[in-house]
Amino acid sequence: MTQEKPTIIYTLTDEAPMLATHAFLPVIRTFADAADINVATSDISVAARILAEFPERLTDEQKVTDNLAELGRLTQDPDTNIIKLPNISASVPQLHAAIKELQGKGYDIPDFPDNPKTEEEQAIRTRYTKCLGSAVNPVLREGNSDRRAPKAVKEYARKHPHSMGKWSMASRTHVAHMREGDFYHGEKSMTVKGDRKVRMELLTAAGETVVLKPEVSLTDGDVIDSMFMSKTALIEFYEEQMEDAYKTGVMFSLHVKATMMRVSHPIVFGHAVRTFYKEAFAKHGELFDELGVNVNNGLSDLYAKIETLPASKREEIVDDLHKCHEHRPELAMVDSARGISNFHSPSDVIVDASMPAMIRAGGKMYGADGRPKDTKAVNPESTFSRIYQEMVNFCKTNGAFDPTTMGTVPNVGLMAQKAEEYGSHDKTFEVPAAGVANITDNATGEVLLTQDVEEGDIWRLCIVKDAPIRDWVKLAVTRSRESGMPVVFWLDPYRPHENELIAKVHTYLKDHDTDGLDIQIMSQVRAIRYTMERLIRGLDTISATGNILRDYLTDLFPILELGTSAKMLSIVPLMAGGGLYETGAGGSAPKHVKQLIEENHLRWDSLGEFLALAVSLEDLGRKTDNAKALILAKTLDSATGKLLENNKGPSRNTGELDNRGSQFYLAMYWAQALAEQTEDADLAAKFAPLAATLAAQESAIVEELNKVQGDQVDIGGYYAPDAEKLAAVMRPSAIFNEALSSVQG
Ligand SMILES: NC(=O)C1=CN([C@@H]2O[C@H](COP(=O)(O)OP(=O)(O)OC[C@H]3O[C@@H](n4cnc5c(N)ncnc54)[C@H](OP(=O)(O)O)[C@@H]3O)[C@@H](O)[C@H]2O)C=CC1
Ligand SMILES: O=C(O)CCC(=O)C(=O)O
Ligand SMILES: [Mg+2]
Repeated sequence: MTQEKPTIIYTLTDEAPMLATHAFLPVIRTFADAADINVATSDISVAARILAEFPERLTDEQKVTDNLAELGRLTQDPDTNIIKLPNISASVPQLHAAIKELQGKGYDIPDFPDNPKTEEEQAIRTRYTKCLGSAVNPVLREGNSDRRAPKAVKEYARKHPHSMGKWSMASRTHVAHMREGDFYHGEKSMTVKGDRKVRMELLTAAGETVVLKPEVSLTDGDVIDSMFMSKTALIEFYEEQMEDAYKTGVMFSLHVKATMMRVSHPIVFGHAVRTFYKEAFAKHGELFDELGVNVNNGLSDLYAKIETLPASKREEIVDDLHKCHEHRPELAMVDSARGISNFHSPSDVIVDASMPAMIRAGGKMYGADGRPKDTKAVNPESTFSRIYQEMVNFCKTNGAFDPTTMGTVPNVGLMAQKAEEYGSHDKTFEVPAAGVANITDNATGEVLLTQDVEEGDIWRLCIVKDAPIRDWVKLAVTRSRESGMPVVFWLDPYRPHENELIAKVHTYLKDHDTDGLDIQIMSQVRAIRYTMERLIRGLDTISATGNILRDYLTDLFPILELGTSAKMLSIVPLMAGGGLYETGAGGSAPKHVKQLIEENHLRWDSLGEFLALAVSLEDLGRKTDNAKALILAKTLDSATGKLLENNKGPSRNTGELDNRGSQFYLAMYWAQALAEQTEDADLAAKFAPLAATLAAQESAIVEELNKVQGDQVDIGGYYAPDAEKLAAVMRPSAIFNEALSSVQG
């Protein structure tokens, strides 16, 4: 990636956003070219990341460079400007599927060793592990986050409210979380003095010393936490909750984030599955071990592994699993038509999206009969799940939120440099034996933090560096000043980690002029209560939160306010001076791909991209004194406003305007805005013909785009589709394509 010209790096990712990119890139390039801006692409799809791990097994033509590492380096360059689309954070079943697809395409990559037995297999697994879970975002997020609903988007939602389920006082839905033995209760925290190197070690009850992590570098002022979750307490909690749901006849659902918390949450998930089916596991446990069954990867792993057994044995196991259901509660379903439950795969139900979807639906999830039902929403970690219970209570008392009148809750998130729990994966361990878990200074042997742990507990070290905390406070003050909104720091003085942060927030607030600003610090439950009380009165409140709440709140409030987090502006001012522009705050909507393949309709909304691109152009224009780029940014924003005003977002229904149609309208409005502006006559002249052609051909183009819908399409793969087939599917309007290329030429 050479950068002679000012460059915007556009990431190529997976699933629905990647499909949309294939239609949108030619549009972007047509416009960017007019300001002499280069739009480079960087493929960081899970398929590309897998291939980049095994260059020695690929032919020269097949080799893929490690784009993610390169982008990671570029985050340290002040000129960097990256547009980052959502990508798959792969679960083990997804990794298997991607590997299989690539092998089928002639890439000689190895199988993923589920249970590595040799050193070679272990080495392969270690390489693949780099592609598991949330492997992209933490590398690129070298800044804190500023996520908000732009004014035009909020106004659109007020005028065209999405549907909201009804909440009733009689709803039996509630959130269940651990009350002891989880990370909240087993946490110790401190602010580090001086630079030091520490290790994580376990002194077992049997007198052995097991070094789990030999070296972690810490710098002066870092806040570190040693925290653990008790396996015994977790299993008891599940047992109680399953029993309670069964006795009271309420559905059971489990909400974790196994994709992001890629070490701890698969374990938390696996214990739920084993507890639910405990009789079947007691009976067949040994056989499951021999087969290498690992339900941390979901029940799908068990079903896949028992495939190799003789039919009679298989049936016996399936029968025994079914028998467990007789004395267990009904399970929430992911796909009731296909019998896929919440336990099938840990990446099917992801808490940041699943809890808001449930709350938006009036506290309902789908049961096995395809009907929406009240549910016991089990979120084992209490640290953050209490906010959901507070919101459930609030909705039961006040009814559903009203998108036509409610205020907005932007977020300033402490995210940079792998902040807090979201950076702890390489410092998270399933404790191999009971003992004392210590964070020990390598030079002096001083024990900084110590915990008593049991075998099977999950122990982790989380770090948040001082510079990001300082930057976070600054960003919160800046956003409050720019928006005129009050800021609440969601920090709980009773949680050791957050108590350390509170001290720093007080210190760093003194660096700023906060005169006239309303800045408060409240524990999570009080903060959400205060925010919701304001919200229903139409008042806006910025939430300044740590990394996990950043993730949760930027789905929660947008889904209630706007119907989706896809319409969020999601900016990451990189601490080194560059800009990372994320497109929306949600994921990659796998079910949208299914609809495209089956019916050639893509309901993915690229609004997040439109918003991100405008800010990216504006930033580039300012930094490189490129007046044309600034005009492109301004006109793109007005085109996006017009798109919303005229309701040209993608429809959910096949046969109606989809992603491609929406992009066409954006291009038309953008060209029109450029043709109409008077600041730059060249740009106006360049885009006037395109504006005229697109307007004249509007109905013909929309007709071309809509008439292809209804039938199956072949894009030549899921994880690594065929570029030509994709181009054909995503760019079906000859008139539109021709109009765009006439500008380029
Ligand atoms: N930044 C990132 O890279 C992120 C990546 N992910 C990854 O995405 C995948 C799916 O995650 P999941 O939690 O299911 O969340 P998604 O956000 O992909 O899906 C949840 C639902 O939100 C709606 N939605 C989200 N984005 C859009 C959009 N642009 N246009 C229209 N509707 C949208 C859709 O609902 P409906 O169709 O019913 O309207 C969708 O089914 C996982 O692999 C996850 O790890 C998740 C979050 C962020
Ligand atoms: O990286 C991921 O897996 C998800 C990130 C996410 O959900 C977010 O940042 O909102
Ligand atoms: Mg999220």
